[in-house]
Amino acid sequence: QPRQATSHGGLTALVGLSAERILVADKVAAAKFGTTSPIEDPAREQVVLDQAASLAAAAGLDVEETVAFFRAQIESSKLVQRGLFDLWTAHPELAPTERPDLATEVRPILDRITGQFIAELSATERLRGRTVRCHVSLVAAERSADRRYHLDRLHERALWGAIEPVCTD
Ligand SMILES: C=C(O[C@@H]1C=C(C(=O)O)C=C[C@H]1O)C(=O)O
Repeated sequence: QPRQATSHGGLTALVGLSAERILVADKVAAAKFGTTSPIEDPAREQVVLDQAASLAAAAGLDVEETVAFFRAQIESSKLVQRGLFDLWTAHPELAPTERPDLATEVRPILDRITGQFIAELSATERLRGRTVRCHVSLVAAERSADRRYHLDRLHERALWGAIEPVCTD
């Protein structure tokens, strides 16, 4: 559980959630590839950001910072989706053979992760300053997530982007 992991691992659980969300982008891409659903859906992004803002306010987190953090998660998801679309277009034999349903199967996973992010952002609030300690902790957590989630270069790059706003409290 994220809360438990935090007490031992600094930013490990928070960065792990980012990695999990980035891996869900593969399912998002699979849901959209070969359909008319675009990678970028501004209306859905607004829903995600509004939900994050209201949960942040309820948790006593800085709303603007929290929204900026979620914007980074969304940009990383689109980076992965674009990378996979390019790969699958160039190598159709690598394209997924099953298409999950975006609304009923994939977005609910992202919504669950949103709630977990809020809990983890709260649990790590004091660590997330513009400090050396935060950056050291962030790099360690990123390396551990690369290994734990077996991230390839595309997903690793996405993870770096997603965690960029972590040490800005
Ligand atoms: C993940 C999706 O793709 C994009 C990324 C989003 C996100 O990361 O939450 C939201 C909308 C889309 O712009 C999606 O459509 O659900």
